[in-house]
Amino acid sequence: MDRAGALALDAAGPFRSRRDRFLLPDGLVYLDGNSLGALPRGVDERLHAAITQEWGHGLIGSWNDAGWMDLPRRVAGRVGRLVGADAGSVHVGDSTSVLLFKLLVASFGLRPGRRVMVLEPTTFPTDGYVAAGVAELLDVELRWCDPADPAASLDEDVAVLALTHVDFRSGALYDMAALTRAAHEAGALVCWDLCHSTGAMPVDLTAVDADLAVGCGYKYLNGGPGAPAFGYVAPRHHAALRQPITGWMGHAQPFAMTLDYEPAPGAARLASGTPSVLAQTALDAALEVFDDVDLAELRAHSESLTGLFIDLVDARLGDRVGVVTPREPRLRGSQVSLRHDDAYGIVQALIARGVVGDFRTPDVARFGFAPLYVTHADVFDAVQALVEVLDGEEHLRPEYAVRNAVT
Ligand SMILES: Cc1ncc(COP(=O)(O)O)c(C=O)c1O
Ligand SMILES: Nc1c(O)cccc1C(=O)C[C@H](N)C(=O)O
Repeated sequence: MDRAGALALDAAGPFRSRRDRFLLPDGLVYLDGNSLGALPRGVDERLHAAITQEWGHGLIGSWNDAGWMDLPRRVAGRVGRLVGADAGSVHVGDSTSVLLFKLLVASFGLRPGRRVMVLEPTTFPTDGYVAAGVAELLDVELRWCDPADPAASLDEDVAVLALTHVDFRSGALYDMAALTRAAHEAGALVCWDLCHSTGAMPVDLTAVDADLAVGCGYKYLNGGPGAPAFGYVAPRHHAALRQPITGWMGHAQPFAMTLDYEPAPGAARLASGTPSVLAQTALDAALEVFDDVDLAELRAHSESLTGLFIDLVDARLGDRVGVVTPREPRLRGSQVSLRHDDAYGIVQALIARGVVGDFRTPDVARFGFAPLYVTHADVFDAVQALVEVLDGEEHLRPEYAVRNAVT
């Protein structure tokens, strides 16, 4: 495949002009949307209006007049469409870490008598940190499973199996339906971390019968740095679910100001304090780019991008870098990770050339293909740049000897 071939693929595909809906710097090949999504056009105007008109002019009245009170619910509806859930089963707010804490604690309430949660050790570190905190707080056990076979760690003591749908480092994708079934057969709940799948592929929590899920708003949902996260609670658990941070915004009637706590119906009970209106506004506006997106087409585009990247790397660099990500499309998310001893230097040298990926310790160069705005031409240009970096030994420059970049 040459560059003309890549351009032809873009011209024939359904997402050819979608990049124009984002404010991406000209010429930049942005392959880090799995860490921080790009800025969709229109978000800045929406935020400006929310600040100057709604806040500046409308002041306190905007809770009603500008719909601030209902905003989290509206955003929940938009997120719900992407994960196969109705708005009443989704809460938008907090960070992924905080929502995971709330849902892991809640899991033990939903499965009384069971004292174990199962996680896999290659998960994003925050999931493990949160689970360890829950283990200490509730005096329960955190059991690490074999990432290749999480179901083998299930037994009658397990309250919840908490897995990351797409692994942040390798890009490997778990079979959500099969593992949810396995958890249920053991009488356990399942809680999916959807940070690296929501907005990059179809996810259907209802169809797979998932119990709980969390995910973040700033990666493929493009909600901006520190955007609100989301939590999912299956309808069958709505009534019984109790989360530990029972603040007034998760109350059925916050303005009744009663002494007793009565949880709001549905996933809205995951709320604690006042929602971050500006951040919710940004996420709401950002999600508009998904309005006319067919998620199956999005997935097909994503598979084509990651497949082309792997093929070009194999063909041009097969003897110099290793492909960590599964080659079979159904087993991977929307990223490709390469292994090289000098991965840090490679990523920095690529950034210097306008190709932005990221480094994950100790030796992974990670490239995310946010299918809404990444093109086949980007893929070709990224591999071309990678070849030139390695040929020119740019990755060995002394300034890259110290690993001081934080992302
Ligand atoms: C899989 C996964 N889970 C959780 C997080 C943490 O999310 P948050 O920063 O919203 O707590 C991240 C990334 O930061 C992640 O990749
Ligand atoms: N949340 C991040 C941040 O505040 C700074 C840098 C990176 C991040 C990330 O989201 C990292 C990401 N979860 C990952 O998959 O590695």
